[in-house]
Amino acid sequence: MRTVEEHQAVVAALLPALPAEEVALGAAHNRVLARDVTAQVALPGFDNSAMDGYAARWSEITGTPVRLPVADDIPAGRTDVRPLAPGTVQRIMTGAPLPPGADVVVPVELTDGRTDVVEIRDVPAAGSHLRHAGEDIAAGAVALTAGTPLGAAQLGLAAAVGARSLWVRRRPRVLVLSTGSELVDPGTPLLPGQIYESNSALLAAAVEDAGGTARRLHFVPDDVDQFLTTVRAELGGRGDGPADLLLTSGGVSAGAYEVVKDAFGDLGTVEFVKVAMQPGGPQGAGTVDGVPVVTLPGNPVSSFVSFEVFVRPALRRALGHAAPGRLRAPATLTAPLRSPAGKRQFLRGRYDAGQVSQVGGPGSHLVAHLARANCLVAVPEDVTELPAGAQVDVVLIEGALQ
Ligand SMILES: Nc1nc2c(c(=O)[nH]1)N[C@H]1C(S)=C(S)[C@@H](COP(=O)(O)OP(=O)(O)OC[C@H]3O[C@@H](n4cnc5c(N)ncnc54)[C@H](O)[C@@H]3O)O[C@H]1N2
Ligand code: MOO
Repeated sequence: MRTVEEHQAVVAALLPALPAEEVALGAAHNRVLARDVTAQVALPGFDNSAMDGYAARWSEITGTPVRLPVADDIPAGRTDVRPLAPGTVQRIMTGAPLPPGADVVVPVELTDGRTDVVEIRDVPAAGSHLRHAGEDIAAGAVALTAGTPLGAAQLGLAAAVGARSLWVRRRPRVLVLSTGSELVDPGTPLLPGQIYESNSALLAAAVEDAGGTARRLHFVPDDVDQFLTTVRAELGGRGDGPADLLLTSGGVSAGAYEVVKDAFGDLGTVEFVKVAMQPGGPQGAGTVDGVPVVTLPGNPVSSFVSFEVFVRPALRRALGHAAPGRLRAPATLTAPLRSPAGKRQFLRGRYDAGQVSQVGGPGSHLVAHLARANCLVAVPEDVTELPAGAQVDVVLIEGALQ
């Protein structure tokens, strides 16, 4: 039996780093930076005011109240600011360049607000309300390093330092194919013994969450020829280049109609193994016509957990994420739990403020319970029971954390 780490390494090895492409800033949201971004300008770019008020010399305003002529008016964006003449102030707005010679800004609230001669009624501390050139980042410094996920703050910084476009990793193109003769499209009436197909919705969303693009192929019954025909017709892509990964679900365990195992087993390029974990024991990985393939078990919770443990980190590593794993946290169990010997168990849990409660039992068909969970509770292979109050390691599913 393979360990979790061994199978993680096998899956990761299937997915090489994705090529980089240059995209407009707006298209880079939620992508992963492929090249460092160097600041073209310092931030702030020049000494400027943090308040609407008056730029002054601190030594000239200490004996309040004091009345000084307002020599100039400096809105933000003014490009011809003149030095501050002795014995004068200049009215200045937030973000406007500080006139040379000024060493304090008096907020308008501490004055009478006039524009010819202003009365300053209170003195702020020396040096107050100034923003200094380069205090946030220096020109020429690395603003964002390759591997950084590009969220709102990172895109804001990229624009602030002058970037119009960014080098990011191409999104992996992932095909998702479910198998099973019992499966029916949601919305269609069910006959006895049939169920609604749900894994492709689950896996496509998980792929998108991980940073990839997913194409759901219409699911196929447990028929080897139909399965292989569907797979081979799709692996080459639809004009956008070949898929980076094919994900299948179902048909990999020990039964009589294991379509994925039967079809790919004969090719000799996909290896089917048991991994020492629950759920997600039966796994397969390899290539078909040169395209990486990962075959996930069909139970919905098994598909989800297998994706989380094997596929998501591999996709994110290929995307260049500096930290491809989920956030993990130590948590205290609210109730005792049991776990099978020799297997790493990933129970579904709800984490809140350092405590975690199990959601539902260990059964890998419990998709309603999965949907209420916000974390996976990882129980090591050598642990068979834990009392309430024990410390466990939880894997936080960010999108579900609320
Ligand atoms: N004799 C044994 N039986 C089983 C073993 C075993 O080792 N020996 N392993 C069990 C484990 S663990 C798992 S997990 C499953 C994996 O089975 P398959 O990958 O072959 O999946 P299926 O048999 O096709 O389906 C399992 C289960 O999940 C439902 N399913 C499948 N696909 C979908 C889908 N797209 N949407 C919704 N639900 C789906 C399917 O109806 C079954 O209920 O095998 C155990 N058995
Ligand atoms: O290991 Mo299966 O993947 O539990 O139900």
